[in-house]
Amino acid sequence: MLLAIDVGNTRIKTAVFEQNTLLEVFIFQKEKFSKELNFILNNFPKIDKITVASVGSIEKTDFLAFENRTKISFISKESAFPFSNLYETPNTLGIDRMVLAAGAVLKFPNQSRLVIDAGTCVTYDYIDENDNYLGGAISPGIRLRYESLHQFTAKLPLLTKTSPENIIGNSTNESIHSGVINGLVNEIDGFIDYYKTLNANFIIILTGGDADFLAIRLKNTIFANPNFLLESLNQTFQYNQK
Ligand SMILES: Nc1ncnc2c1ncn2[C@@H]1O[C@H](COP(=O)(O)OP(=O)(O)O)[C@@H](O)[C@H]1O
Ligand SMILES: CC(C)(COP(=O)(O)O)[C@@H](O)C(=O)NCCC(=O)O
Ligand SMILES: [K+]
Repeated sequence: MLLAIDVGNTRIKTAVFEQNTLLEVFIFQKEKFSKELNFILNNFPKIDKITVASVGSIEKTDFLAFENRTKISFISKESAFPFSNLYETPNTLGIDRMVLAAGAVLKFPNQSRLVIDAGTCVTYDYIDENDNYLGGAISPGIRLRYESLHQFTAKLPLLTKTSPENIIGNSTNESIHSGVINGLVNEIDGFIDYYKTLNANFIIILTGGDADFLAIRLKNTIFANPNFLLESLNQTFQYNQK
């Protein structure tokens, strides 16, 4: 039994896998890391392997206390990936983006794929039908947009994610909601329209903490899979065993 751990910049997402079957997902903040990991290992004593991808502030040393209970492997730049990396700065590419790209290639062979991960940041990753990873884009995520409008101005309030009623916001709050939500929705639809000009037949994977919220608001019909990074971690781990 495998525990996949995705350490993002906002939250830690984990999933228990028996081969390719996802049994349960646990999501928590970094502060609860040791407590939650103990809880999961006690509830699933059959977990004998942990695989980790971290772009956040959890390091190998945070796992020292668990090393006598299960085998722990970090996915890193040195791991095997099923694509050619054409990024000009491969050493600075986020490991989460590499795992997403690996999952997209393994799950959807012989076609081009766009992975959109709406987390702390929104990342776009494009892998063409010849399994070349080309790169994509990084933009601020929903929470980051609301926070930065508040933090870098004197007058704007900090609001929580809410569906805007209109494109034309008729109050400060409605203007902010329209700017953040309609702005991001248009950004995503705009990127998708661009990628369509490269290749009409490509698969789009939408994941991350805001995937469900965004999927229903897009012009393009996309099914969200919030667990895609966790599933990709499981697949990348298996790929590296071979
Ligand atoms: N319970 C939650 N706590 C924090 N963010 C959440 C929660 N539920 C949904 N979100 C949304 O998820 C986004 C963060 O996504 P997540 O996938 O957890 O990020 P990361 O992988 O960068 O840690 C935020 O923009 C926020 O709007
Ligand atoms: C862009 C990211 C911060 C996204 O992190 P996330 O939103 O998943 O927490 C992460 O993939 C990262 O640190 N990337 C390094 C820069 C790059 O990918 O080029
Ligand atoms: K992301």
